[in-house]
Amino acid sequence: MISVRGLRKHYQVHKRPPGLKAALRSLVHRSYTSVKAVDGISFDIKPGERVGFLGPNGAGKTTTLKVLAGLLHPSEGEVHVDGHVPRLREEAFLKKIMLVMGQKQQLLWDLPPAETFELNRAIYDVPRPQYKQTLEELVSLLELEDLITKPTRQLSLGERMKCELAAALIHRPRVLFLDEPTIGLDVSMQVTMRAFIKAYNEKTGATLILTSHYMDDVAALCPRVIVIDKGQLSYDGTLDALVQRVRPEKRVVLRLARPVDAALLESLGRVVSHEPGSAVLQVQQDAVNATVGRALSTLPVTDLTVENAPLEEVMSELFQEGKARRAEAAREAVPA
Ligand SMILES: Nc1ncnc2c1ncn2[C@@H]1O[C@H](COP(=O)(O)OP(=O)(O)OP(=O)(O)O)[C@@H](O)[C@H]1O
Repeated sequence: MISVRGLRKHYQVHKRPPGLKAALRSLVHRSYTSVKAVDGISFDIKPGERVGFLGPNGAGKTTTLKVLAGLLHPSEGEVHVDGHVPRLREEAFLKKIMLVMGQKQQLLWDLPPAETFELNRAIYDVPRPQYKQTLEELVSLLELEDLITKPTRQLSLGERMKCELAAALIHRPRVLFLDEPTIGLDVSMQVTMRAFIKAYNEKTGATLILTSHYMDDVAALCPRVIVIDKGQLSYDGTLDALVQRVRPEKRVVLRLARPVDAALLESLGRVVSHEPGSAVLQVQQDAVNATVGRALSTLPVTDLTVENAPLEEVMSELFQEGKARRAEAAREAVPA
């Protein structure tokens, strides 16, 4: 469905020197520097997949999504989305895709969302009966009944995001690019959006690429993740395998009926946290059973769960690894 080969996107940025004199001179003699936002990435995505596109700030995620949606021309490389070259922006391509950006809105500010839906119906030439059916489904699933006739400017952020998503789906895109779709939403609205996005994918078989800094979005939606860092691919595989690679240790989470001695906990594993009524131990995977057995027999355990390390920690460790590798490469590049 999506194929990306050796994609590079370099931005030419005007270098603005400090100081008034230098700034004035730069109006005549402009100098440019190149920002390597995406620097040679390749991947394939099959129809119906849900893929998380992750990376630290400035990694190149939005740039890649914009290239895939045909909003930016690649500097180099080949990109295909369902047989189309996105930069050509053919009508058939535009009818198949949608890019939803949590930070930007497509709803018309002074009009109710219903008017934007109608406008999108006309733009995408959606047959009336299909439009009516899709709209009814969206209104019911996202609980939009009372919202779509209010002017957009009167909606809360969460209400607006639900309507944004509905507007994006009026033409039932086969490929959905979601750039931080839950940004700024409260926890319950995040859960609603995730459930809805997953249901849309399962019902329609649409392909989905999602960027988010909320790891709960990724854990709930994306069996596969692609990680980019400084414009380069640093991981492509299942989320489970990534966790296994970066943090193979498990966490034994204990609820305790009464306070216990720190030394007792330390004899069972590395103590990640310890409070009067609870404790978290980190242990090697092959030691989990033994640790659980000893915890149950030596501690006043009321509840016990075994978990992976939090995804935020896994990602942060992966990004730190990348940083350290780049620093090492830079040191080696400096002649002695
Ligand atoms: N229009 C532009 N002109 C110049 N540089 C740009 C432009 N857009 C993005 N960049 C730069 O390209 C790099 C990648 O930006 P991009 O927005 O793709 O990152 P991102 O991974 O989406 O980051 P974030 O998680 O912060 O949204 C950054 O260094 C950014 O400053």
